[in-house]
Amino acid sequence: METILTVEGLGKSFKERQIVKDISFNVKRGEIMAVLGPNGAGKSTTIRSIMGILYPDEGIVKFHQCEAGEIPRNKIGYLPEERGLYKNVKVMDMILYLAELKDYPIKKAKERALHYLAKLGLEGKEKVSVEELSKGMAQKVQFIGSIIHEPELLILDEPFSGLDPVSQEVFKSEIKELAQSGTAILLSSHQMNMVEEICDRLFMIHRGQRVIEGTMIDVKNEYANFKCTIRGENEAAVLERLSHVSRVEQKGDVSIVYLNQEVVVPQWLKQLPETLSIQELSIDRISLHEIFIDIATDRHIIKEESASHA
Ligand SMILES: Nc1ncnc2c1ncn2[C@@H]1O[C@H](COP(=O)(O)OP(=O)(O)OP(=O)(O)O)[C@@H](O)[C@H]1O
Repeated sequence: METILTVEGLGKSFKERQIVKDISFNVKRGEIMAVLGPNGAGKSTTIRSIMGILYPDEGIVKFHQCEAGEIPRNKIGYLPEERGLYKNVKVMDMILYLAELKDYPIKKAKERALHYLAKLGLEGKEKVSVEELSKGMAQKVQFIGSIIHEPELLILDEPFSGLDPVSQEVFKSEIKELAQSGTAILLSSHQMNMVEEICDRLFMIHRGQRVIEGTMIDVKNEYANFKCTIRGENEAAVLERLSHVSRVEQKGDVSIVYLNQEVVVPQWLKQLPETLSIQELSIDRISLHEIFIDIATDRHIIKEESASHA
C-alpha cells in the first residue's frame, strides 16, 4: 500500500519544555491509523505539527514526497479538536465556503453536501443557520466540511467526542467507508472501543514519546495479557496467591484475575485449588481500554521492572 503521510523524528517544545520527542509513523492509502495517549500526552501537538499549524523544532512531515511548503493542503481534510464554524451562516453556505477554500468545484461540492447531509441525518437542514444546530449536529456539518473536497488524507482530532451513541455509530461507518474508498485516515480518540473496532494500526504516545505502535493484532499479542473472570464467593487474598497473578479486582461476587505475560493458560487452569467457588469462569485477552490504562498508569513498566529484577 502506498504511503500517504510520513512523520519522521518529530519534536516540539514549548518554552523549553519538550512536549513531543522523536515521533515517527506513517499512514498508508486506505488505512485507519489511531494516535492514542492520555490527556496532555502530545496528540494534538503532533496533529497540529502535521497540519502546519505548529512548526516542529525537529523532524520531517511528508505528504507523498512533498515536504512543508510544498504540501498540497487541498488534498488534506482536517477536523480540529476545537470545533468551530461561523455561527450566522447557513449550513450549505458553510460547507460550500469550506469547499471553495480547497479549490473544489462548487457544483460537485453541493451534490456531495446534500448526499452527506442526508447520510448523517441532517436532510433539509441546508438553509438552517449554524447557530440553530445542536452541538452534535454542528459537529456533523464540520465533519462534512472536512471531507467535502475528497481529501486523500483525512485527519480527525477526537471525532467521536460530544456525539451520542447513534451518531458515533454513523461516524464510525462513515470513516470506515472513506478508508475503503482509499482515503488515508489519521485519528485521535479516547474511545478505545471505537479504535479497536475501526483502526488498522495504532500509535500510542505517553509523555510525548512513542510507547506502542503496530497493528491491532500485534499490539494485542504483545501487550494484552490474559485475564480470568470468576463468579463465585472468593477472597482476593486467595486469588492473589495463585501463580502468575499480577492483580485482582473484585466487584460483588465477580473477581477479575489479571495474569502476567509468562502464564501458560492450560497449566494455570490446572493448578486452581478445588476449594475455589466457581459459578462461572472465562478467560479473555484484556481489551485495548485496559492496555491503555496499564500504560497510562505505568503498570506495564512496573511489571517489566519487577520481571527484570526477578
Ligand atoms: N501552545 C502551547 N503552549 C504551551 N504548552 C502547550 C501548548 N499547546 C500544548 N501545550 C502543552 O503540551 C502538552 C501536550 O498537549 P496536547 O494538546 O498535544 O495533548 P493531547 O495529547 O492532545 O491531550 P488531550 O487528550 O487532553 O487533548 C500539554 O502539557 C499542554 O499543556
